[in-house]
Amino acid sequence: MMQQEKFSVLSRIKSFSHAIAGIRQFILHEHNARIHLVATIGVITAGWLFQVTRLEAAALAAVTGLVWVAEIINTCIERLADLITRERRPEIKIIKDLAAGAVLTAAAIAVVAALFIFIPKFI
Ligand SMILES: Nc1ncnc2c1ncn2[C@@H]1O[C@H](COP(=O)(O)OP(=O)(O)OP(=O)(O)O)[C@@H](O)[C@H]1O
Repeated sequence: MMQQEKFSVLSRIKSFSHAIAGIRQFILHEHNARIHLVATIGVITAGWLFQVTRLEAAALAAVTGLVWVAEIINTCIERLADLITRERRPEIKIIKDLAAGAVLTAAAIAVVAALFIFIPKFI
C-alpha cells in the first residue's frame, strides 16, 4: 500500500510557488498569453466603462478565466506532445487539435457571454 505523505505547510507553499512559476512562464514566453492579456485588459476596461453589475463582472471574470485555463492546459499538452516526438504523426495531430479545440470552445463561450452582457447596453 502507498504510504500517505504527511501534510506539510512548507511543501504546500512550494507547490504554490511552482504554480506561480508556471503562470510566469506562460505570460513571459507564450505569444498567445499576450493576446489573452490584451483581451483581458479590454474586457476589464469595457466592464468599467459600461458599469457592469457585480453579477455581470463575476460572469466576465469566470469566462475570461476559463479561456486562460484552457490556453495554459493547451500549451502544456503541446509541450508534452513535442517532447514525445517532433515527427509529424496523425496521433499527435489529433491530440493537439483537441487541445486547440478546447481553447476555441472556451473563447466562443466567452464571446457569447460578453455579447449577452454588452449588447443590451447599446440598445
Ligand atoms: N507532430 C505533429 N504531428 C502532426 N500534426 C502536428 C504536429 N505538430 C503540430 N501539428 C498540427 O499543427 C497544429 C499546430 O500545432 P503547433 O504545435 O504548431 O501549435 P501552435 O500553432 O503553436 O498552436 P498555438 O498557436 O496554440 O501555440 C496542430 O493543431 C496540429 O494540427
